[in-house]
Amino acid sequence: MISVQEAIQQIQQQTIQLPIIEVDLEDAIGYILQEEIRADRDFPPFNRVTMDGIAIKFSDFEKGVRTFAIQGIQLAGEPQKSLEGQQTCLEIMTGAVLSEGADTVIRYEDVTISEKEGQRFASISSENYSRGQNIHKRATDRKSEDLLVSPGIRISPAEVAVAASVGKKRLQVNALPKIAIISTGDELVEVDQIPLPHQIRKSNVYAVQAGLKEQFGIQARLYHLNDDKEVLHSRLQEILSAFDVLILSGGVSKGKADYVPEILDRLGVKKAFHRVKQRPGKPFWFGATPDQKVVFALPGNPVSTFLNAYKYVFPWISTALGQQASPQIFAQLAAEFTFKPSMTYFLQVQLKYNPQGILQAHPIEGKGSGDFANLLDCDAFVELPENQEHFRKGEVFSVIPYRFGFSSMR
Ligand SMILES: Nc1nc2c(c(=O)[nH]1)N[C@H]1C(S)=C(S)[C@@H](COP(=O)(O)OP(=O)(O)OC[C@H]3O[C@@H](n4cnc5c(N)ncnc54)[C@H](O)[C@@H]3O)O[C@H]1N2
Ligand code: MOO
Ligand SMILES: [Mg+2]
Repeated sequence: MISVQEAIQQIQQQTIQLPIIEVDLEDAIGYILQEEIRADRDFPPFNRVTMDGIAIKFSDFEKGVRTFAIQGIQLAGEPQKSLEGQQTCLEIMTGAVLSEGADTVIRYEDVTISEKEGQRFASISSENYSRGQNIHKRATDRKSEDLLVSPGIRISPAEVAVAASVGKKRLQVNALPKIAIISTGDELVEVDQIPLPHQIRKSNVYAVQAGLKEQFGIQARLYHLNDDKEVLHSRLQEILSAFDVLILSGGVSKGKADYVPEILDRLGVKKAFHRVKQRPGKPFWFGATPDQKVVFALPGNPVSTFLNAYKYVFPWISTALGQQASPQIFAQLAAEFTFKPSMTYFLQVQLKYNPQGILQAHPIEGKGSGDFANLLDCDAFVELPENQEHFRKGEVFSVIPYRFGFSSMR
């Protein structure tokens, strides 16, 4: 039996070739960017007016001028105009290019407009102005050619906005792996069926499928196989040939119908390890074929499948997609906890910020790895190391969040 650390290492060593493809900007959300996005012009590309009002020369104001002859209007979307003469101004709008010769914008709220003999004038009311106010100066955010987004970043709405502004209609990203999620077990029935007293509806595989969709935008296919060696052999052979990654649930422990490891072996999937020193999820089996088909065979108990998906499968997919490693999240244990066996314990917790802004993990242990309803009361697992038995209140441990809001932190 290997440790959690060794299991992570062996999994992360497993590579897979995913081609780089181009996606339309409108479809790019959630993909991992595989090119640099650079500024094609300065940000902002011109001295951009930030308030509707009048553009003046500040030197006029310094000389005591308070009333300016209005020379015209500079709208957003019009080529730059020029402010001519002394004691003059242009009415100017948010988003317009600051007129040549002007250096300061005074908002309409501080201006009174009057008219005399066909000439319009703008008088300013307050004296609290400064040179350059209400102007977003060219190149103060980013400079032309600056690197804006590096490869390996997951594309969020912010990256989409920036890509659009630099004219990237299409983006290079990693193709998503083709993933099959396979439930095994004679006791399982479909979601839309009424189970007999000895049956249950399958739930694990839907959770894993939803996690893949939420985290990577991957739409995995679901399969179900009964506990029958020949069926498992022939169907898994077909599925292996059609997919890059297989995620199985169930059939990996010591039971009389736990055939999965044996069948995978017969199919030429080379075992990297079977069983990890952890609870839940100990009977986890992992391996790959010589042609890099990767197989995660997760223990069937629902919390085991769930934990193993978040702890091992999703981080591996993230690496396979070339995603930059996200920072580890830590939380303080909000109550003491004891776990004696010499294995890593993934404690279920509710995450809350205390009034000091510290993330705290409140243990809600549940009734073992079959108690998947307990996942509803929690947000995360806290990883308690194997070489420790007593975990004090206030000690800090790494957490594996699965709730929206925590899970999508980078
Ligand atoms: N003698 C031993 N027995 C068991 C051991 C052990 O070390 N020695 N390990 C236990 C642990 S830990 C786990 S976890 C389970 C793992 O079992 P399997 O991977 O073989 O899974 P199954 O036997 O097929 O099912 C276990 C349990 O989970 C339910 N299940 C399975 N698939 C689904 C699904 N898709 N949706 C919902 N629920 C599912 C299944 O009905 C069983 O109740 O083995 C222990 N036994
Ligand atoms: O993973 Mo098992 O379900 O540790 O209990
Ligand atoms: Mg079993």
